[in-house]
Amino acid sequence: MGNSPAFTATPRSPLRVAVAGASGYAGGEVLRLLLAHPAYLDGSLVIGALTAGGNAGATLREFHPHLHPLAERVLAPTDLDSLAGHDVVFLGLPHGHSAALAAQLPDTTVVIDCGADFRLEDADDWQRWYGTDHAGTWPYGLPELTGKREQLTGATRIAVPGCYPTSATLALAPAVAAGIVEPTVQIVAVSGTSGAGKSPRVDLLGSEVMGSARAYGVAGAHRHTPEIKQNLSALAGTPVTVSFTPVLAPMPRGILATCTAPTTASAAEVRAVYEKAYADEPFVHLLPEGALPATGAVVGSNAVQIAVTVDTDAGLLIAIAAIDNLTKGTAGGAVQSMNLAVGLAETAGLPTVGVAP
Ligand SMILES: NC(=O)C1=CN([C@@H]2O[C@H](COP(=O)(O)OP(=O)(O)OC[C@H]3O[C@@H](n4cnc5c(N)ncnc54)[C@H](OP(=O)(O)O)[C@@H]3O)[C@@H](O)[C@H]2O)C=CC1
Ligand SMILES: CC(=O)N[C@@H](CCC(=O)OP(=O)(O)O)C(=O)O
Repeated sequence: MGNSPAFTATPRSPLRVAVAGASGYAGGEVLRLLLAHPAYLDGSLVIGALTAGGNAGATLREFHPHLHPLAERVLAPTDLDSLAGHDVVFLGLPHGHSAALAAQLPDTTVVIDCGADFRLEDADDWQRWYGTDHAGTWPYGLPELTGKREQLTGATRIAVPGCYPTSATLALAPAVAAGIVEPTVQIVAVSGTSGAGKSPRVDLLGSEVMGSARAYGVAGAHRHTPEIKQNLSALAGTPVTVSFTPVLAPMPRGILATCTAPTTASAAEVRAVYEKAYADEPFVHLLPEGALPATGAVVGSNAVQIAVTVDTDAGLLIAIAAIDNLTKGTAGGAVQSMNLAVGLAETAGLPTVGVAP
């Protein structure tokens, strides 16, 4: 593990926060959350540099007109000159850009990478799925996983999970950790189009997406498969086989992950395991028996809704999770991790109530 030293310095007040990739979806969502964060509202957190790639020089308004208080900010180039002098730097950049930037920033700067670069522990996995040299492994920004909250507290380098891995891992973690399912899981997860970022692509045109849902990256071809496998195998203490099928759905935000695994446990036994595991988790909403998650219920919220039951005829545990891919699936997880890293309340600035309809 290439974990960085613990954050030992007392953060300056006010805490200066920069967002690289501010014109993108992840960067924009980080900013939306920061603008309502109690530390921003009381002046103890200030929003410093906002950077972009080719769109440096434009104003934030062109990309995020909803972020009114920052709308006239001019986007700076993504380089050391722009990012130096901040206490916290969020990176919302395509994968492959984080290592070089982070290496130039002091160890005491809290760098929170929304990209994939530092999520995987196995260098061969990284090489296979991303095709470049492995940059290292940072503390993983999913505090709900066993041991991660402790690693994130005071961390100065944080790898935010992928959006599909957040939903599938939280759906299956209690069952896998308790050993009440066989280590063979199937995941079918429906995602909104913002999961793909804002770069123009023909297959993401409204005319291609509206009124249609389609699977992609099937049969182990999606790069989130090794990340989910890494998470679940660590919990199980044995390699877990993961079959993952992502599905693109005609909605801007949200992931609904339906996860199954063989079990001989009863629905009551399974529920007891989940209730115990998530009793004290502020962002995990375990739904009552019979209620089922919906992406529409968690839009803009850092909550994950989970339903768990057993299909006794099929001998399968069924766990279904709904998240907002941009909130709990990216920026919410990133801000939750920042809170832990700098000693703020973990829940600060993070809504648990969605926007509906
Ligand atoms: N969208 C999601 O749901 C999730 C995204 N992530 C990860 O977050 C990261 C950002 O994703 P997302 O916001 O969706 O992507 P977007 O395409 O929406 O935004 C990408 C951002 O990176 C900037 N950028 C692109 N190329 C460069 C470059 N060469 N140098 C500097 N800046 C550059 C863009 O600036 P410009 O406007 O100038 O091009 C833009 O600000 C990715 O690593 C993604 O995998 C993780 C979990 C979920
Ligand atoms: C709908 C859609 O296209 N989603 C993206 C997931 C985005 C994400 O989380 O990517 P990173 O792992 O790079 O952070 C995809 O399937 O590639």
